[in-house]
Amino acid sequence: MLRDMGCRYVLIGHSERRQIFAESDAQIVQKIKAALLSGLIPVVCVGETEAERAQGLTDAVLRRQLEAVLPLLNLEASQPNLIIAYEPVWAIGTGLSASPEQAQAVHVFIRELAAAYSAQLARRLLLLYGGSVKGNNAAALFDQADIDGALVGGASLQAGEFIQICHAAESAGRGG
Ligand SMILES: O=C(CO)COP(=O)(O)O
Repeated sequence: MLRDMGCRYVLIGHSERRQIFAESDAQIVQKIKAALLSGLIPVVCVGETEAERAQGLTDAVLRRQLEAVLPLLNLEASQPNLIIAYEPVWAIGTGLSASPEQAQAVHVFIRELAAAYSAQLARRLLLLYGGSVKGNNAAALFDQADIDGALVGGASLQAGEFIQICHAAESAGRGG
């Protein structure tokens, strides 16, 4: 259905689905497989809650979420067949973005996890940051070497904000 409507990408594993609908890693894997079979590019969302970060569990949570997903990388292909979006749950819709350094540190961790499957795919894997990205913080986020783009929620509904984010992405040579 999504393909028929002209969609190319599909969000899978958004924290709202994981939390409100209790979607498990196993269900997320099934959805990713279905999307890939339909020719859609999955944008797989991962991220820790505020409590998990406070308990020092960020890496463990991300490792669990990603170890379910990364085996689905197509190791035969030269380009990754999926995109990962790091969305710390505490930053989504709160106005409190992760700092560029916090986000960069997690993105490096994600890339390292992916490198265990394929160094080449890990280098080419698009890693988006999501969580209160705005016109005034996008440029600093895109300055980080491993932040390849943004998953924008609320700010995408405000034309001026969204244009600023697009300009920041363009200046940083990111796809957006
Ligand atoms: O969850 C998000 C996008 O899926 C992020 O939303 P906000 O940019 O409003 O924090």
